[in-house]
Amino acid sequence: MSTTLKVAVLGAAGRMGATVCRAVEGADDLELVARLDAGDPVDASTLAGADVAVDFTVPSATEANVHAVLDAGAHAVVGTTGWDDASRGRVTEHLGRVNSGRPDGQGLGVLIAPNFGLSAVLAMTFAAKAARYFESAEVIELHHPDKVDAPSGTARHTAAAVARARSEAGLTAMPDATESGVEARGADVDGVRVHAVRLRGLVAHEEILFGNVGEQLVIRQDSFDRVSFMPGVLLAVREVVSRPGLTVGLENVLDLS
Ligand SMILES: NC(=O)C1=CN([C@@H]2O[C@H](COP(=O)(O)OP(=O)(O)OC[C@H]3O[C@@H](n4cnc5c(N)ncnc54)[C@H](O)[C@@H]3O)[C@@H](O)[C@H]2O)C=CC1
Ligand SMILES: O=C(O)C1=N[C@H](C(=O)O)C[C@H](O)C1
Repeated sequence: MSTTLKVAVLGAAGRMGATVCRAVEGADDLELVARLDAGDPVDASTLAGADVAVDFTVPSATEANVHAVLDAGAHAVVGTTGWDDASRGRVTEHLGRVNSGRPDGQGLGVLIAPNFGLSAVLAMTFAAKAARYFESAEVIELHHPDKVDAPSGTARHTAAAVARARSEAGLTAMPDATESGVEARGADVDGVRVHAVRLRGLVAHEEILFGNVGEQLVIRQDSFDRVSFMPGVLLAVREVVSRPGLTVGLENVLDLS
């Protein structure tokens, strides 16, 4: 017997939120029950019986939204950027509290993904695999100029994965003789330099550059339209209800082995 999942969208008036509303409305197994945006309270009454709330809001609001969604007894799928170890830790702790009273396997889940696009998830996965073989690695992310945060969540996630793979392989710091103008070398994310471009006409793009003596590898992905994120968002909505606890990254849901 198939069941219909009820979905609420937070940030429903935004670029991503509006696209998610259309995608949910177009899916036979999902029902859009609430569209919330800035100024709307997030509680059991405004979530209107949603099984899953999808958050595409702003970095300054997303964590509070997730706690409110959990307090209302719903699962959460989060695409908003701005998460760090501390905020993820608080959500894990909250999930532990709400799930301790629930039967095994029926706990609430939160799935946070810096990027729901298949090309971006694959680019990050390939970059993590390549990282151990190269002396140098840098990340360039390119976005529309209305984006409020830099570097992008995707670039941070990518750089952290590259740094982790380098460290596990015993690689040390990358060669870099820069003495002056360090500010032109981009942000330092776990020792990996990340450069952010903001340009009218762009949507969301990322390049991961690897270098050795005499060779270079460039991994690039381009999201030309926000509909490209929708298969990943809908997959996350369907998966999160059977994944109690915190999941970070769509790569954990896709079969990438
Ligand atoms: N994970 C992914 O695949 C993707 C993530 N993003 C991220 O999603 C977030 C949203 O991006 P856009 O839609 O482009 O931004 P946007 O600025 O178009 O939309 C944000 C919306 O959130 C609303 N909002 C602000 N505070 C709120 C609150 N407290 N409660 C409810 N709504 C609130 C705003 O009024 C606005 O309508 C950003 O952090 C962006 O980086 C964007 C694209 C893909
Ligand atoms: O703001 C955006 O547009 C995007 N934000 C996410 C990020 O910061 O990584 C995902 C994607 O890059 C689009």
